[in-house]
This record gives sequence, C-alpha cells and structure tokens, in this order.
Amino acid sequence: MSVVLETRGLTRRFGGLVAVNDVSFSLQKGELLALIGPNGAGKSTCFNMLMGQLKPTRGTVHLMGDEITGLTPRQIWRRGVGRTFQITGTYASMTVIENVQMALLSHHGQVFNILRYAHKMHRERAMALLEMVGMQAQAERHCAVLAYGDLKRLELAIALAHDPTLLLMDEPTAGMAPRERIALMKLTADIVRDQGVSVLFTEHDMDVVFAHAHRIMVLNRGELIADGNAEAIRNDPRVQEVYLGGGTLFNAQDEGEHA
Ligand SMILES: Nc1ncnc2c1ncn2[C@@H]1O[C@H](COP(=O)(O)OP(=O)(O)OP(=O)(O)O)[C@@H](O)[C@H]1O
Repeated sequence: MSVVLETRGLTRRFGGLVAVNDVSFSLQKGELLALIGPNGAGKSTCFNMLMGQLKPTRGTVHLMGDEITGLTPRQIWRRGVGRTFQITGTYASMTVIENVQMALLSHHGQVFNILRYAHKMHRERAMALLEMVGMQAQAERHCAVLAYGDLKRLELAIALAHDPTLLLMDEPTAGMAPRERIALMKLTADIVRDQGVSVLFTEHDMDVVFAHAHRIMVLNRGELIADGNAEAIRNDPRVQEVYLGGGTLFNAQDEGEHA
C-alpha cells in the first residue's frame, strides 16, 4: 500500500489554547479512515489544516510525498484533495445533473468561458457519477425538491467529479436519520473500494464509524490518544475513559435529524 497523506507533529494554537497538539498519522491508498473525538477535541481544526483553511503553528502535511503545508485551499484542491461539508453546497435552482456538470466544468477549468453551453457538456460523465451514488433516476429533478439524504448523495457525486485522490468528509451524515447514515457510509465504503479513493472523515455517530471505517483515530483535547481497527479502539482503556464518561461511544446521536 502507498501513503497518500501524512502529517508529522501537526500543531495548532489559538492564543494559549493548543487545539491540535503534535498529531502524526498517515493514510494509505484506498483507506477509509475515521477521526473521532468528543466535542472540542480538535477534529475540525485538524481538517482545516489539511485543507489549507488554517495554517499549522507547527508540523507538516505531505500529500503523495509532496509537502502541502501552508498551501491555500485552492492549491490543495488542485492537487486532488476534495471535501464535503456538513452543510450541503448545491445550487437549488439547478437540476441534479446540472450541479454535477458544473462541478465537472470547474474541474476542467471551463466554468467562466462556456457557461452558455454548460448544460450540454460532460453529460455522460455526470450521469456515470450520478449512477455511482444511486441518483441517476433523479438527474432531471431540481435540487430544491430533493430529500436531505439525496442532497448528501449528490454532494458526494459533486466531490467525485473532481476525481480526488483524497476526500475529506466533515461529519458526512450530520442531520440524517440513522438508517440513511448507515446507507450513505456504506455507499462511501463501496466507492472507496471500487474507485481506490482514500477518505478521511469525522463523525459523531459511532454506529456509522464502527460499521464502516477501516481504521479509527481518536483525538482528545488536541492529542491523538488511539489509532487502530474497530476492535482495538473499542478495547482501548483511554478511549473508554474519554467516551464512557460521556456515554456516547456506542450510541448514535439522534439530534437534529431531517428524517
Ligand atoms: N478560530 C478559533 N479560535 C479560537 N479557538 C478555536 C478556534 N477554532 C477552534 N477553537 C477551539 O479549539 C478547540 C478544538 O475545536 P474544534 O472545533 O477543532 O473541535 P472539534 O473536535 O471539531 O469539535 P466538534 O465535535 O464540537 O465540532 C476547541 O476548544 C475550540 O473552542
């Protein structure tokens, strides 16, 4: 296996607070890696450093062996790092397929000069991407009328339009009903297996994490306290201490559902 992403000593301070402290890990090609931890553990800060939104105070990030520390989000995106967000960013007035076509146009650097012909371009590839996420039957529907779970699947197709080497997914199942969450993560796991994409995701729903992640890393107060497979993480005394105190390790969070 080859290393896609590697961090060494990644650290971020906010004044006197060390939000992420000396975090080193690597992610292999084709791996579905979860980053978990209680509220305020440093997951988003870590993600934002990987995507270039935040500069590390210390430490390095390498992508496919090249250092990307301190590059802008656009430069990192251009190198093949895609991202999905907690809040979906689709164009409500456009159809499902048009949203994917726009992403493909952007990927090919064609957005501004040929917008008038956009609806004719990349249709075949857009349809193939929609098929990958099970949305081909909804291609001509407007995004405004889509169910929340379908929007999340569309968002995945949009992220894949960029043909990423690495996909960062920040709480991909936030706001979804439990059954939809498992389905979305299963879909992601299938895509990882079939397309060879690597995925790093943060998630509060432990059922989703333990069902699908190949490996799990646990952050607590900015520090990486465990890194291993589901069984090793379940049995890790430090992880149990962090989670069982709050009682959230094996219970899905059901707040804020759009079911
Ligand atoms: N821009 C900022 N300025 C100051 N402190 C920040 C900033 N961003 C994050 N923090 C602090 O850094 C710590 C880690 O926050 P972060 O959002 O990374 O945690 P998280 O694990 O993503 O939490 P959650 O699960 O609640 O989203 C917290 O104490 C937070 O208050």
